[in-house]
Amino acid sequence: MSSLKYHFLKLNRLILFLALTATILTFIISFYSNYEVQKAQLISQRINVNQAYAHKLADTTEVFLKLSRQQLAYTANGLGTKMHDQTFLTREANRLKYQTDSFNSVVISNAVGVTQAASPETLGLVGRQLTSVGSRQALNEKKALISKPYISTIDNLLVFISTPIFSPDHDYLGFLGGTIYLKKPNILREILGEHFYHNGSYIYVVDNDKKILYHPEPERIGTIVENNTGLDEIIAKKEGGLSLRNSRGIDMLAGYSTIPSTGWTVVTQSPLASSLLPLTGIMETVILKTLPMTLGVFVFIWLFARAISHPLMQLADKAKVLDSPNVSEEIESINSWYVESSSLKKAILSGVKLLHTQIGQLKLDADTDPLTGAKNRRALQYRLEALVVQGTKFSLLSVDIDYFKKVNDTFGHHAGDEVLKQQVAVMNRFSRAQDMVARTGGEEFVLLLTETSQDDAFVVAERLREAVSNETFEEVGHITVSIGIGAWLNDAKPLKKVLLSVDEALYAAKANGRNCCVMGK
Ligand SMILES: Nc1nc2c(ncn2[C@@H]2O[C@H](COP(=O)(O)OP(=O)(O)OP(=O)(O)O)[C@@H](O)[C@H]2O)c(=O)[nH]1
Repeated sequence: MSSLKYHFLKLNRLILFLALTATILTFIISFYSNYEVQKAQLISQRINVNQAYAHKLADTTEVFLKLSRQQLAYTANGLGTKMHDQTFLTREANRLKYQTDSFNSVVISNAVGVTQAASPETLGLVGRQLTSVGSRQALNEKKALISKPYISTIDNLLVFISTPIFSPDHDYLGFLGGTIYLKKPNILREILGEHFYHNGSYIYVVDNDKKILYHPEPERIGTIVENNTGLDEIIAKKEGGLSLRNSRGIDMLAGYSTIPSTGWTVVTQSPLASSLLPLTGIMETVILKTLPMTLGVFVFIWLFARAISHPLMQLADKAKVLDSPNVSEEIESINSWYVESSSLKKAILSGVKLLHTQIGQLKLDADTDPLTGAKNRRALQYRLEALVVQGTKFSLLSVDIDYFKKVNDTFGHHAGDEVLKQQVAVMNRFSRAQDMVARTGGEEFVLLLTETSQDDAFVVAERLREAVSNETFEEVGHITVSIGIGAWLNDAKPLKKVLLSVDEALYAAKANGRNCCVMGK
């Protein structure tokens, strides 16, 4: 009993363990996948935002450059007939420098590279031969240009935007150029600097040689970017977004866009760590929202698993008391709602049926005389004791075949057996449902008549005796019986004495010459 209870508890714990493990695993998996999805979404969002910013800034810069070039072109157009007018040239240079604020300085050069006018005038360039990269390029190519960044003669990192000056007859007269000093306050810084974020995000501009043209840290302007894992892709693709590690080893989410007229690329990037900061809050919300559902799932799994084990536990309980009288009905009433438990129930039920059949057969065997099928002495004894306990009156006919030895000797033992069987058949004709025919010895029988007086029993005995003597027994022919009669009348006379008086009556019948009935005293 205790061992079964132990196993039962183990099953319960097993179910609890199963439910807990399944729930926790589901929770971890869903939390993890949620985390990954949210993270990927935040990264993609940040890259997209940076890409949009880079694109917008590249556009704005492109518009600025276009306007600057238009201003230069328009002014250059008006200079074609005025190259000899020093005052006019100086005024135009100053107008371009101070009216538009697009350039840090403006120069007007003649066709051989000698400065005709410059603004601000403090540069002291007028009358001097221009030798810088931008000037030489303008003189050589004689067309509108934006130079690569270079260091000027007066040690400024600059880009030079120039346009040629032609006479009305299309003779080349020189060029008009504006410079942007990259390391000093300039228009690019005004355009790009406004968009500096405060979460570690920043913008920089590089040319195709990875030279920095704009950076929020001025000391980096003019330097070449090294150890940046994404810059090659940025320069190659011109437009897009990606994750990269910058030259300082910080993981960044970058968007980039190229300025078409210069090939410079605007890169907008944000640290991965700060971009993922909202993840903590999001995941806290995910936990808060999924926890009640997870608990619900746990309770559901637990209850469901219990529902699965319940019929098994009930069947196990009933299997402990298979010999109890109503066990089949009780097993039948168990709700075995799924196939396996139903099969187990059927198996137990057929086991119970077999057991009961065998018990019944054994009981029958233990109570029955195997030769004649009549009850044996033991069964008779139980029945008599039960009647005494109940107080039910009864009479007994002790029937003994006369000279049976002779039957055996004359016709053989087998014929004798047949006579014994037929004798029981005759007696059964006198036995009612509540009566009993028993074989109490070799050729001795008892007919128990309940609720029957001794006188009535005597009448029955006489009829029986006559019936036997009239019966034809196969092979043997006719036999007779002697009968002793007694009765228990629910009085003071004990059963033992009744049995003794019946025996004595039979003995008397034998002594009287047999084939007769004698009442006991
Ligand atoms: N065929 C057969 N004979 C049995 C069986 N049991 C006992 N007998 C025989 O029954 C006979 C009983 O003989 P006895 O006790 O001398 O009685 P009887 O010959 O009937 O003589 P009385 O009772 O005095 O009339 C014996 O020969 C037993 O062997 C049995 O099961 N089958």
